[in-house]
Amino acid sequence: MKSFESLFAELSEKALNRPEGSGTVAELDSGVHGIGKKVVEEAAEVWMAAEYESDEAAAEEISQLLYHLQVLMLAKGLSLEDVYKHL
Ligand SMILES: N=c1c2ncn([C@@H]3O[C@H](COP(=O)(O)OP(=O)(O)OP(=O)(O)O)[C@@H](O)[C@H]3O)c2ncn1[C@@H]1O[C@H](COP(=O)(O)O)[C@@H](O)[C@H]1O
Repeated sequence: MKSFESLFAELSEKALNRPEGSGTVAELDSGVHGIGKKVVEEAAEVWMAAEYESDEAAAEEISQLLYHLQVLMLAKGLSLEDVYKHL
């Protein structure tokens, strides 16, 4: 099972090597503006799922929000430590 850290390592490698067919590479190419829109969209889906859907659906939406936040971190050049120091 992936963790936040292992997903970030995987996405960092994708950003570096840009494999063909990677959704992460395509999303990175949409820039901070495009990624930001995905973050907002997923955040809304998290809210709706948490309020009206199953726990499983909410957990899935939360995982997608975490993914898009990580893509935004990569687009900005932010490390895990940059974020963790504020926790
Ligand atoms: N964890 C994720 C992940 N979570 C969400 N997503 C993307 O976010 C989208 C969210 O799904 P939704 O159904 O909410 O969105 P949608 O509006 O239907 O989708 P779009 O039309 O916007 O693509 C998915 O379609 C994926 O494109 C993810 N894409 C990739 N990963 C993981 O990231 C890693 C690298 O993936 P690639 O870069 O594609 O190889 C792999 O381990 C993947 O499992």
